[in-house]
Amino acid sequence: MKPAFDHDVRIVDTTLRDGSHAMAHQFTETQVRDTVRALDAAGAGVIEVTHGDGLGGSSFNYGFSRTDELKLIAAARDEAKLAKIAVLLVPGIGTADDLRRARDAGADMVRVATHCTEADVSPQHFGVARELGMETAGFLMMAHRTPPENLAKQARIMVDAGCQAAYVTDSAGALLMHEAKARFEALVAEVGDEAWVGYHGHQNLSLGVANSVLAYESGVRYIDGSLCALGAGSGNSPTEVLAAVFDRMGIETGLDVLAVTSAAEEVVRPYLHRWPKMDRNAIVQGWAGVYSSFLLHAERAAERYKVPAHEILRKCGDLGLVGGQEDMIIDVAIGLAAENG
Ligand SMILES: C[C@H](O)CC(=O)C(=O)O
Ligand SMILES: [Mn+2]
Repeated sequence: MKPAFDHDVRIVDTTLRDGSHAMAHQFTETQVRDTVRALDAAGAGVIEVTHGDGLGGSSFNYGFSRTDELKLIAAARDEAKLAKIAVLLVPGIGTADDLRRARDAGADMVRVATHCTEADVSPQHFGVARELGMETAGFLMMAHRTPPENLAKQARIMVDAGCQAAYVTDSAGALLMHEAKARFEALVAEVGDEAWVGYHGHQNLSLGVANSVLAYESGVRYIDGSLCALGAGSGNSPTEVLAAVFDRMGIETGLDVLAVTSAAEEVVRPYLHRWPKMDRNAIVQGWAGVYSSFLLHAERAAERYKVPAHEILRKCGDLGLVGGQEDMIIDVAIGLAAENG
């Protein structure tokens, strides 16, 4: 069943989850409390808080968190008066037990994320989430890698398993507008009677906000954003820009435009050590269709093996690497270093 919400569109803010990638997973409890308080006061309906790679992501492969994510989830729950707290779970990284612990810490919603052709690994987690009384959503990641009809079939698998909102997740920020629209329409046609359709964009080709408008016009009603665009690659569609654009369109998000711009400017911006931007590395990610979360891993490998990060990222695109293959970035860098002599 589709969960009810109070506005025309449900903006899900992922500053404290996708933003974790850009922060190299170093969020402090104070930063999380301050950000949740500001977002909640600005009218945010859903705030996602987890390691960037989801529950259980704190590891050698993905990068260790500075603060235990359960502590951050509990802190977020403590600060949010109205907003729901969401967590992300990638099956194989996070487990059903991680989800139970997140629920105990106060999470209201889980977004189960799989590669766009692997929705069949999600049903168990949707089942556990529904037993725990949580709201659910499903992320079909790297959505540019499969045609719209197939993406819709994958959404069907998730919805049949208990997913209440199936997302076109443009992990690489690679979808051009017509490509995004075709995917929105395919999912709305396939599952729109039973579930909401969502869109999660990255700004690598600067299309996150434009695609969000197209998403709304195509019937999508869950749209993701991050304050200051804080997210992997060149970041996500900025929540404060989404609030202003939808307000100009007469579409209610529940967000107060000035309050959300203040949250971005006065709460998040002071703690950023890097503001996500469309530099060469991020543009190559969008252009070559590379998982946005690879950015910092590629930059670290570039430093270590003295190969340009954009070359590493481009090669990752040529090889068709997907999320979970972060360890391959080192192999790619070593290979390029050998080729370059
Ligand atoms: C685990 C990923 O970071 C999920 C996501 O935000 C994306 O694929 O984009
Ligand atoms: Mn993302």
